[in-house]
Amino acid sequence: MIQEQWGTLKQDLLKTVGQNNFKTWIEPLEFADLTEGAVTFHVPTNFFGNYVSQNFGDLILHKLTSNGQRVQRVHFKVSANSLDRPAPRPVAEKTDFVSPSVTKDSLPGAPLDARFTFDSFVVGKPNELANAAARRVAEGGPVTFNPLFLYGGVGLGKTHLMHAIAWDLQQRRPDLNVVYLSAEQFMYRFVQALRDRKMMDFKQLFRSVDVLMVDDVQFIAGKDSTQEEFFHTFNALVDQNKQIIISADRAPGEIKDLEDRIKSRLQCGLVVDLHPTDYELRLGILQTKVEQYREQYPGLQLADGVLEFLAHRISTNVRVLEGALTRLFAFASLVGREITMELTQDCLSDVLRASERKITVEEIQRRVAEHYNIRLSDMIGPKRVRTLARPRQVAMYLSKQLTSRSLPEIGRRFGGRDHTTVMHGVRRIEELRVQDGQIAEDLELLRRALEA
Ligand SMILES: Nc1ncnc2c1ncn2[C@@H]1O[C@H](COP(=O)(O)OP(=O)(O)OP(=O)(O)O)[C@@H](O)[C@H]1O
Repeated sequence: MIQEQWGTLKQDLLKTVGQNNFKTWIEPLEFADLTEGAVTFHVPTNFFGNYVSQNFGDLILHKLTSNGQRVQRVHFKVSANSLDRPAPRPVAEKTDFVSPSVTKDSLPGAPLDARFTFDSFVVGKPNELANAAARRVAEGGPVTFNPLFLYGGVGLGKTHLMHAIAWDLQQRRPDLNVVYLSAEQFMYRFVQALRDRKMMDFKQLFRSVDVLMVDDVQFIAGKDSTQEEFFHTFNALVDQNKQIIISADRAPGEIKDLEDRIKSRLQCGLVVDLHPTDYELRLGILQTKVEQYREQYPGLQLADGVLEFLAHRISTNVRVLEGALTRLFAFASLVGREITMELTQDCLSDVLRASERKITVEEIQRRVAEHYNIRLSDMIGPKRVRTLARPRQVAMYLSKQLTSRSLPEIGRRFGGRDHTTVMHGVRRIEELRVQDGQIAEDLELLRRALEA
């Protein structure tokens, strides 16, 4: 090709992707070369390349082939000289997120992380509601719930989702002023405005925002004047029907030292929590990350079972999970070895130790009692009817499997039973596990729930 044809094709793409997408993503592409069925375009940044590849790669390929080009792959490469050039404003990596109508310095937004998009957010049961709510807001349609309040423990994806909303809105509604910042930055801005006697400017600025996202709002608890100002900003925006998205580490009602009127305001919209990750979600996240690492470390071998092992053993937050995988890949590539189970255990021994969750016999008894719908007192009591004895044996078996307690110790926790009784119970369940599908399923369910 195709240099000349690329010009014509671009015009064709304009019709398909629309003016905004075209200006932002297609126009800056520079045709570099076409060899062996692979066409390469130069792009200003890696992020830009990834974005175009994910969102328009197939379309470009389709347009090229339907125009008679023998192309099977499309590559996007950062050209050496584009490093000197500033990337187009709206797509610059880690850019401040501002609308073209407001100058960069005037809006109070914080930088967005280019990796935090909906595409890279893995959805599972624990976060599906939060993800759906975030996507709804990102559509930029009429405000249906205000605010959207996302909460959950450390590293479960609150910031990721907020950035994803911002990136999406930027694409869909470039006309909107979208501002993302942490509650700490809000306070900093506020204190600065007070100090410089620019409160009017501060108020005006925040009231000119169309979508306001405030991360980690628990930070302003106990900080009276910041709370007060936040409350006014919040009300002013809600009154104008502007969308607000808030995150915190706990539900509004549980944030200590937050004024009641703010708590109740925060509860007015949709409150959604991100639950702790479960095994399937952790495995999904690891698999997605591995795909990315494969590009960074081509040729690195990963043994079967390693990801499953990590998903089982690291049950804390996703940040820890990601950190573990990064370390593992970096280490394996350094020593030039396959990532085996042994290497994983060596390399991550500290992380694995730290996240070892101690399951207690009492926890097992409680879960099992709930599962079979019997009273906890009956689980440890003397009655020997089958409806109680079987769950009791299941709980004994799980206690042996999942804790480091000895048989006599387990016996003591089951109402002072002898260790031979525990041994008998464990053996019985081992047999039933093979013969009885229902018991096998119960055990698997319970184990997962306990290890989650
Ligand atoms: N479902 C997910 N899919 C992919 N990556 C995820 C997911 N959840 C979290 N992460 C990743 O985990 C890391 C931590 O997420 P994030 O910073 O959004 O957590 P957070 O809930 O805001 O935590 P904190 O309370 O510490 O602010 C990020 O790198 C993020 O990309």
